[in-house]
Amino acid sequence: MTDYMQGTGMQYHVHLKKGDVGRYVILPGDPGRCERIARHFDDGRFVVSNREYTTYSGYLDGEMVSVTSTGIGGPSASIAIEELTRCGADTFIRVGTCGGIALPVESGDVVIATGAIRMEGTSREYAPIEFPAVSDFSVAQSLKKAAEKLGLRHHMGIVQCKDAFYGQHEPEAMPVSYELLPKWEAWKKLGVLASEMESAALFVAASKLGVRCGSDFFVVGNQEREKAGLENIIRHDTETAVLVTVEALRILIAHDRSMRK
Ligand SMILES: O=P(O)(O)O[C@H]1O[C@H](CO)[C@@H](O)[C@H]1O
Ligand SMILES: O=c1cc[nH]c(=O)[nH]1
Repeated sequence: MTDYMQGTGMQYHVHLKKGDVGRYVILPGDPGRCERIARHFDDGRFVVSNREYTTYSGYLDGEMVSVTSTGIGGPSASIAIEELTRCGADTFIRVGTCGGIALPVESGDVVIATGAIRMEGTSREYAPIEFPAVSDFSVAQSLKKAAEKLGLRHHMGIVQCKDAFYGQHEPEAMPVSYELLPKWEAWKKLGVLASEMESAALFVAASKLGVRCGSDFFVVGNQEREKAGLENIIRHDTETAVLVTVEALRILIAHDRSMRK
């Protein structure tokens, strides 16, 4: 591949090189969330920011860890995981926001993905559609243990990924509503928990790269609860999902160390 960075060793989009990031990387969508996430690290420090990619690095239990934002959607998320892997990272947890689909999923809850519906474009450039977008089992298990330890209301299962936020929120206004609406009804019947935008691309890219990736989300609201006449208070503070993510990383770090012995 052409070296766009001309021998500097720096990755083209994230502007990082080997040594800048730890093996474990948290992936929020929003660059504005990186600084707050890095406050959970020991010696957390700003590394670099380019486009939608902002990175901080620090330590958790003596292990170097990082947080890099991915921006919105599969294309930029897949670039982040590709370039971070080239910098030496091999374990990723996406933490973001989602909108509930299943009625028991309420705003303020945490959703942990076991797999993702590939209704987006990026993962199709990685693998045929028959290939599943699944979370790494050890990452998903660590997220579950972390949510239990913190005593937080959580759900574990499938999330739906799409490329158009407004295709989820205003499907009837879309010229392809004939496609969007029946599929949404199918997701409901299949018990899909929530909708977000990056996990499918990240999980499939992680399979291609041979790295571990999982994801968890803070539920902002649930449009289906509103339609069913149930309470749906919109919430924006993502801190609980961040706490679950940081605790899951500690669990993974301890597990990986015990496996090395
Ligand atoms: O909060 P983040 O991580 O950005 O995640 C969700 O929020 C964005 C849409 O509002 C999409 O990126 C979606 O996946
Ligand atoms: O409803 C929502 C909320 C966050 N992110 C999404 O993709 N959808």
